[in-house]
Amino acid sequence: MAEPKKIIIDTDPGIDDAMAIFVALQSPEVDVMGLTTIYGNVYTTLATRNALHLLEIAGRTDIPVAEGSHVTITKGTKLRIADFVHGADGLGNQNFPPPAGKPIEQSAAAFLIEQAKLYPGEVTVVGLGPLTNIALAIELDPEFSKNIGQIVLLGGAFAVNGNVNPAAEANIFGDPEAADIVFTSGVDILAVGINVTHQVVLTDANREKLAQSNGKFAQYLCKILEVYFSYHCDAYNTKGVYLHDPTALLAAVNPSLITYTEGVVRVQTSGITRGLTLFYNKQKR
Ligand SMILES: O=c1[nH]cnc2c1ncn2[C@@H]1O[C@H](CO)[C@@H](O)[C@H]1O
Repeated sequence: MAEPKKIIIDTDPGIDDAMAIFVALQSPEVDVMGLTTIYGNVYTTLATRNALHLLEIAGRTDIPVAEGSHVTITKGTKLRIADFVHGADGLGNQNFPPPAGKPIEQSAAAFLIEQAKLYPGEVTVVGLGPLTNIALAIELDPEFSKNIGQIVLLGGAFAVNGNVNPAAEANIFGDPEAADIVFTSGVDILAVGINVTHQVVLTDANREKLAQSNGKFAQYLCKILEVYFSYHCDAYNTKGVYLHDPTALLAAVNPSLITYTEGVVRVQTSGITRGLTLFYNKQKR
């Protein structure tokens, strides 16, 4: 087999983030170099705590966690936190004990910059939350865009309605200015929007099967999924949940699972369509 792909997961755990992190840790195709944290599903401090906790659950405390930004790229502090989707603790209101581990001293952006410099062209960042940390890395280090191999991100609603409002998907809405910096950076980006992830559903029957499994993460995931299922039932009237973050993670593990359209993206940063992802298909001449 080819050498595993080096990935750093930028994450706001988050129930579907937890699933994605476990998928990554179970995939020999990728080598998880670190987790960087961001606000979104929870505030950044809690995201760091949850990232450390998930690595302890997985028995992978060898993987470093670098804490990310507490504010948007424009220093905004009025964050939209999706605790109504993931529970107050971000992990299905399970009251897990605090993790023993601590984040590293480096900030998320500094860690991203360092790893990209250490392995030029080899590191893939998988962005599962608002794109503040990645935009900060781009702004802080003019070489970062060249050094980073690829960015795979869960974000955007391409030619469909958003999930925050008709225009915007949650991760892009969380920091539209940062998202526009990322999309215009010239980095090779693979964006998985909710136009894709709304086609990837974990059904009630799937969860039943998971409950029967004695796989390493099955029981844990069944527990935390309870709250995620009840949110989807309330919001979408479905007995199933969207696998947003796991789908994006799988796109990094095995890009051939999904088909893509090539083009460029800009993000609307003002007005009622703030957070809208506008896609221009490169095929048009
Ligand atoms: O309605 C919603 N509002 C805010 N966040 C949401 C909603 N639905 C899902 N997510 C969360 O945002 C990302 C996908 O956009 C996922 O992390 C998902 O868990």
